[in-house]
Amino acid sequence: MTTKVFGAADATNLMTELRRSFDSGVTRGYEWRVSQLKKLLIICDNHEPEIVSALHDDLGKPELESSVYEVALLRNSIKLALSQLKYWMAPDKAKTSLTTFPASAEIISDPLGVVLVISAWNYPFLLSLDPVIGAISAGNAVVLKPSELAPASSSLLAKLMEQYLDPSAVRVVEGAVTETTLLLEQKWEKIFYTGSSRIGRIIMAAAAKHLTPVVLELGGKSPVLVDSNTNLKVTARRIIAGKWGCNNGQACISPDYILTTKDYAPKLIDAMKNELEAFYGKNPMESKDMSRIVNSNHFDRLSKMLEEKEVSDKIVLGGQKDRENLKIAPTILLDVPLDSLMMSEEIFGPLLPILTVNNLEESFDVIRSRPKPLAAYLFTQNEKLKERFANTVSAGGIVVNDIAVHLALPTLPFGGVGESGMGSYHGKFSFDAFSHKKAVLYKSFLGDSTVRYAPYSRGKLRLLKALVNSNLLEVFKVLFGFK
Ligand SMILES: NC(=O)c1ccc[n+]([C@@H]2O[C@H](COP(=O)([O-])OP(=O)(O)OC[C@H]3O[C@@H](n4cnc5c(N)ncnc54)[C@H](O)[C@@H]3O)[C@@H](O)[C@H]2O)c1
Repeated sequence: MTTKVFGAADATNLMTELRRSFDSGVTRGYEWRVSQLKKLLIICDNHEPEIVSALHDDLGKPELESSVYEVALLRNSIKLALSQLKYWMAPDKAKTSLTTFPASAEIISDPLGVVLVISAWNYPFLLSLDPVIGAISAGNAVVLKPSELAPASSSLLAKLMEQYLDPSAVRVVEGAVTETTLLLEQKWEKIFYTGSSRIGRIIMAAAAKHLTPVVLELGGKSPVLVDSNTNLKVTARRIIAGKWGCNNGQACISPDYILTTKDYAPKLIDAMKNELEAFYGKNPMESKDMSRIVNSNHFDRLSKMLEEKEVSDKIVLGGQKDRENLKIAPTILLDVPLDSLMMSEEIFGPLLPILTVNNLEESFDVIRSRPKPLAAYLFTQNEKLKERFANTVSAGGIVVNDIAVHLALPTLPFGGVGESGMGSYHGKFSFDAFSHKKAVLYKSFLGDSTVRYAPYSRGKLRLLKALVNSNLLEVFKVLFGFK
């Protein structure tokens, strides 16, 4: 339920109500989880035009991107959860050993309790509902706090969730810093946050007060290494689709900068110019197939990066800006200084610097010298290089010969490492992110050996050691009095 002015008492009451529901056991049942997931599916199936329209209002997002990268991906997540939930919920049998014999053991996926999901503005439906699918699948009560920077999406989410989902256990709180701060004062069983590393630190500090575990889905500067041994046309197209074709670069796994050799850079730039024109025409500022910049603050942030000394003269394509309509043309820059704003902060927009290196070895050094990114990309036909990149580059995820598509594969965990975040989700990983893996050991009253009971003796010590080490021969020897 959406509350008009959300105060401290509202936050406390919300927590009390949801905890009561969780404690009643309603959210634990398979039927409840399925019923809520089905309602989320109805939202996707029956309200796609409204979702597309809200995303257009907030970001000028093209219909194809909204329908495919937000609604269709969500539908997939829900359908997967519906088809797999019984298996995910089933306890996993665990092996037992001589130490506990006779016994059986299992791992139960226990719901955590009442959890909080705080999401970002750039993919406001996907990034809000995908974690909620995990929270519901795992049997939790959940509060969603969408981003205030995508207000049309936030209010539509609040309206639809209130209309369809069980209000005793699933709620949306709209708002900005004040509301989020009030929510963060409550004691949650998990906080799942998507957004910048700067705010991630605030979230983690608030969570620490209650020893609440967090998943932090953050961002970073995701590099793209382009080897000269590549399919140039396909490489250029996929980089463009992954940068400007994904919310105009306002995506967490967007290519942030390209690394390539000095010799190869001119070829790559030419190919990208040609393909950009094929994608968006001679005047990309008029293209309807690209999102706009979310708001004037972000527009000014990007302008500042572009106008910095020793950066503005490095533009090799684009650079046009229109503040009134919040548009910036796809812009490629060559060899901007490493200490520029553009190379120090996550770009999160339509600017793409290319850094040239003398050899590929140097690219590895550049990547290694920077905070660990959310994604790292490589374009090459060289098998040895692929293997080396995958095995030695530390990033949340790696894609060879494409951009961002790992996000669409629910068999892969999605999440960061180091500065790009902690924890992961998608598919079964979402269910696990919102479950506690509870260890359960069942013993009977049979076989009550006194070996671990006082009074202790050398014999008991020897036998216990043999049991703990699963040393059957030694057990045998002790039991039958051999030295
Ligand atoms: N890993 C991922 O899946 C993923 C996805 C999208 C975006 N991101 C990252 O998110 C960043 C962009 O998002 P953003 O941070 O601009 O989004 P944002 O400004 O929408 O903030 C995210 C959330 O934090 C809340 N928030 C803002 N300030 C706060 C404060 N002081 N205290 C408590 N809560 C606060 C907002 O209300 C919002 O719900 C980029 O770094 C991007 O890479 C990561």
